Amino acid sequence: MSLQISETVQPGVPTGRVHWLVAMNRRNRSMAFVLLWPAMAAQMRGLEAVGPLAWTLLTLHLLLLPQLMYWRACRSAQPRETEVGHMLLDALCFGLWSGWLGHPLWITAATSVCITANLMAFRGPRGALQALGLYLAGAVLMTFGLGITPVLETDRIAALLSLLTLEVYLLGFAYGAYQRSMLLHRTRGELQQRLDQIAALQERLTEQARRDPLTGLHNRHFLTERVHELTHNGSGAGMSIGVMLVDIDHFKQVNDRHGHQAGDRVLQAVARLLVLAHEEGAEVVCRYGGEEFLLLLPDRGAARMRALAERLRGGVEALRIETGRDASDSSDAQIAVTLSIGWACGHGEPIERLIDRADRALYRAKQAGRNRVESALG
Ligand SMILES: Nc1nc2c(ncn2[C@@H]2O[C@H](COP(=O)(O)OP(=O)(O)OP(=O)(O)O)[C@@H](O)[C@H]2O)c(=O)[nH]1
Repeated sequence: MSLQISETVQPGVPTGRVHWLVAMNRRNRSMAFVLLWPAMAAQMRGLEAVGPLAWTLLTLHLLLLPQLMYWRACRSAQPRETEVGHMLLDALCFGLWSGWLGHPLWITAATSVCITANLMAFRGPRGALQALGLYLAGAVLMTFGLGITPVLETDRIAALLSLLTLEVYLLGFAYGAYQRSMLLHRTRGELQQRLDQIAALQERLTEQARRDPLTGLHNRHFLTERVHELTHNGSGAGMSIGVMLVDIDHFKQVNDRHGHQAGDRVLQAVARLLVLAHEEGAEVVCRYGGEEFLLLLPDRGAARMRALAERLRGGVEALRIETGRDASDSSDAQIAVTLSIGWACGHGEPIERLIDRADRALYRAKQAGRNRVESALG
């Protein structure tokens, strides 16, 4: 899906694609100028001062110039700017014609309205004023330069065709605006779809960055974020928090004996069990290190902390984890592991300090023979 939003191109590098403004002006000019030719010809018929030069110029201007302008704009590295230049040239030329023909009202009105409206649409009031200025300059130049007396009257056929030209031009112009707004509407829809996709992807990536890929638990990065939130945005202010550090005993031996993949299975099985602590209101259950996990819980008293730690320890002790190896050797088919847990809790105490105390409690649990729970209380 490609969105074409930019209208500018590198200078000197034609894109090969016709700019929408160029295409629209060509269509409008081709239709309107073809109608203007007989309108102006009808007006010129009655003028004595008009000779072959005027007929030739009229034909070249109305029938050939639009095609030359299109050809030039298509080859321009800045087609929009080139086309705006062409519109300003239109203004000057029709001003000259108006002056030459003696300012016939209908022709003057039709051409000046088309020219100024077009520039107003693409350059705003500044463009409209420029167009009007050039139109007037052309008209005044002809009137005073050639000493032409303004007649104002318009031949009836010329008036009718001028009106038709105005109508055709404005309808073509409005149709171009309609096509543009439809395109914009579609583009906005596609853009919104893209933005939604990017937002969803960003959310997925953020979530991935917070997860340990092996166990699916949150990782240490997430813990740091959560601790920062609790500490700095006040949501944890005055809160009693409990920290539990959980370590698998003799995990190196599991790897050595059963292989690294079996070790991974053990980590996953322990993680599945620890995640149940969310039901006890745990804020964070994360993989803290290799075979070490950390739980951040609201402190609901030492008795409940200890009970939860014991439940987790007992739960893991009861697990029989499939190694995924050949089941014929029953000693290798399943693994049983134990946990050592150290926990600490405190009211308004920095979480980093609680982690430190839980770590020391965990060390004591290891020292005391493993497969046990120790608290920082002693
Ligand atoms: N399979 C597997 N092993 C890991 C992973 N991360 C760390 N380990 C291993 O975990 C083991 C940790 O060993 P130690 O720090 O000596 O701890 P331990 O053997 O559990 O001994 P204690 O903690 O004192 O009971 C090392 O052998 C690491 O290679 C992992 O993602 N997968």
